[in-house]
Amino acid sequence: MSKLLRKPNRVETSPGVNLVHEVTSENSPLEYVALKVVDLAPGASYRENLGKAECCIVALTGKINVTDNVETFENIGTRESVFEKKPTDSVYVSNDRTFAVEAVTAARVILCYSPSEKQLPTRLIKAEDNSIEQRGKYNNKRLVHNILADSNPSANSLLVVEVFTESGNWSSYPPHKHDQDNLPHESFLEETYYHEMNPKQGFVFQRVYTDDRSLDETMAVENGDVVLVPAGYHPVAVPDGYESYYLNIMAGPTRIWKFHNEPAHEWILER
Ligand SMILES: O=C(O)C[C@@H](O)[C@H](O)C(=O)CO
Repeated sequence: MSKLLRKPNRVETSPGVNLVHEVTSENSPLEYVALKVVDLAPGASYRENLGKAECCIVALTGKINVTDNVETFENIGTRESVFEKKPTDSVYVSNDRTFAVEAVTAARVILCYSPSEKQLPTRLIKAEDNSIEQRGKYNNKRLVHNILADSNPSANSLLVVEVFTESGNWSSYPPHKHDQDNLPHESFLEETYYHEMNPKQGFVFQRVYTDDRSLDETMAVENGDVVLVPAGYHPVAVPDGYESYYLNIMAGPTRIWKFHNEPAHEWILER
């Protein structure tokens, strides 16, 4: 199996708390992006001391309470399934803070991390604060919810976005990359994809490849899988009959999403 494809692996870490994914700088090629996917039974709590990392806690599904021991945000989260296609609530917590997430209903949360030194205020990012974009034409149409875009100064490094791609469509397409620290032309951002499909037995294809093809992996991605993008282009293709959802986390030395389209396929944007 590709080193870039991670399958869900549920581990009960305390009563009612299941760690489904854990991507760290120790177990992955990524330096700037880390993540956890955590399932919580109603009433169960997950607590963490962040150290030198910032964290965006996304209430993927279900309702949760989140506290950083100073502020508490109650009953946040807006949906039972990501395929309701409504934005959700998230909480940004800065480095050197402790947070706790308690499930009000059965919940799945995604914890998005990046190394961080400079403390920023804790922030509730409400569903209605997400900017919503319809991107693309023809079979390249997709719906985007920006949770933490580069225009939102709440974080030091983290960028977080949700993308819905209809049956038969392509997204993160035409292929683009952001693996050179060469502003204003391109920024260096690592990226992760947490994928879901509707219905659940669906799959998508994702290719991750560099110009020189020293990295060139094409993966069959299933519901709940995570794909790592340390570098390169990273398009997603969705088969007929299935809808795709993914949550992207990006981070790098500069908090700007400046991507470079693969020139051979850029004509697709001109149609
Ligand atoms: O527009 C899309 O299809 C989503 C992608 O831009 C995705 O968020 C990504 O690849 C970011 O680099």
